[in-house]
Amino acid sequence: MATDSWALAVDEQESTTKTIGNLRIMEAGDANLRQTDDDGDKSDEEEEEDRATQSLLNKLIRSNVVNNTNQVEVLQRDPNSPLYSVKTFEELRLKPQLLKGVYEMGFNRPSKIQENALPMMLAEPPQNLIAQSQSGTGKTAAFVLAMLSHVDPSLKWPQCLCISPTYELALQTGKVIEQMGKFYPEVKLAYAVRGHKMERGVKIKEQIVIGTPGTVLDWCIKLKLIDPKKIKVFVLDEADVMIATQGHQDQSIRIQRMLPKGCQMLLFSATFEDSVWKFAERVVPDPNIIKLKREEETLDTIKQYYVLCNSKEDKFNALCNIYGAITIAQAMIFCHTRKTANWLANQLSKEGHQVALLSGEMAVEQRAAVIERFRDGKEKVLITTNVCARGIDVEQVSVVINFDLPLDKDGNPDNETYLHRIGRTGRFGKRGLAVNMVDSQRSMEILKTYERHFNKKIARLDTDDLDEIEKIAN
Ligand SMILES: Nc1ncnc2c1ncn2[C@@H]1O[C@H](COP(=O)(O)OP(=O)(O)OP(=O)(O)O)[C@@H](O)[C@H]1O
Repeated sequence: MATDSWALAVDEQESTTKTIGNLRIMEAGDANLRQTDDDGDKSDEEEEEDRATQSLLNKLIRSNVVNNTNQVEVLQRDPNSPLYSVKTFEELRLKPQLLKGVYEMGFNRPSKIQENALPMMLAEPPQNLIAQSQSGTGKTAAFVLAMLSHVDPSLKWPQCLCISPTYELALQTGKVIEQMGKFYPEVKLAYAVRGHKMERGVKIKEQIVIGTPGTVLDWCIKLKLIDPKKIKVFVLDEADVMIATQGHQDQSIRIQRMLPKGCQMLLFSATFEDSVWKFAERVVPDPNIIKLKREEETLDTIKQYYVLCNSKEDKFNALCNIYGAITIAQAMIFCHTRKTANWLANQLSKEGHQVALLSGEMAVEQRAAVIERFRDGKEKVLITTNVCARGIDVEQVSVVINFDLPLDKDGNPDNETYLHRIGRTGRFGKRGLAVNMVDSQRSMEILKTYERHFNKKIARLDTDDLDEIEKIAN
């Protein structure tokens, strides 16, 4: 393997064995299969959970577009031009074969972000766009539709280029392109990912190329398979994940610089920290900007309690008492370390509970399967460390147990995680119950910090008093 290859930097994340169409791609290892640490005693924050894995997990477990009741914010490059938004796909005057593809995917109407993003992306002359909205709000579907609309199938060279942060994420987007383009078979897709061995100078005929930055650069510069000057639409997906990997930022900018002046630049991100913003502005000149704020989570409908314990055995007994006194349809239990999570899963299984364990050493597909089983109600208790559960919304869970209180990596209170574990957004506005296990002076102090921060009382619960526990369920 050449050491000068741009692709080296992304090897880590692209390494796996996969099949694309009839192409078999052999690779070094599997970034998703995590090594189990010797004692399994790392804290969840110590587990290196990369954003790409989280993002992939979210994609795998998602069944529907995420509803969001917030207003879309639109900042137009030309504030004098009228602001178009559409309520139906028909209004977009899509090619019939694409409209058919959209409906076949079960989309009845554009999602909130699509209402504004699609007219901008499909406008003539092409407009540049930076769009930010949380995962699951329909960004991928939107830019896929834009790419498919802009290609000219009679021209046999790459016209749309989409870069994704990892091999697996590129594959997921590729699937959406294949699904949406199902009735438009003249349009072909190539995957510029590690392992797709190509000979130098053999021009690619596919009109859409999706890949990771390193391989795309190799295909443009070293192997000269793509003529970047012929690209009409450039998409940079998951910008926040992209910049989390060293090297990707530079590679993306290098790709962008090779593109012709009139090329449409589109950038998408689920979050918008300053760093993402700075990067976006370098990649997308004169952008229109669309933002959709995340739905706020609240503790308003949550009854919060704490239980005083001395040890993990004590916590386990308290948990059993709670289970003995009230009917819990489904619960999520958070532990600080994998070791505790494993131990607790064993103990609860011995007591006859149907327990699912979500753990950092599982491959992302395994995790997705566990979450799906839990969602389907096949298991009633999901035990996990924080890292594994980040970003997972399980609507029907009404009871959350903090077997260990959430802490940041320095061992301090982590308000955001506390809120995310037990809070509910408007869309799941159901009532919930949260029980915090407190086992030291320090954890009591942390609990008090949460109480103060959210200005919501966390009441003491005596788990030896069954009558008292029964009352919390009402
Ligand atoms: N207009 C629509 N109507 C119904 N479902 C939709 C619509 N648009 C997208 N979806 C579906 O909603 C889910 C999320 O869409 P999509 O993957 O495009 O979101 P995203 O914002 O790109 O998320 P991520 O950032 O995780 O990639 C997918 O299952 C997709 O098929």
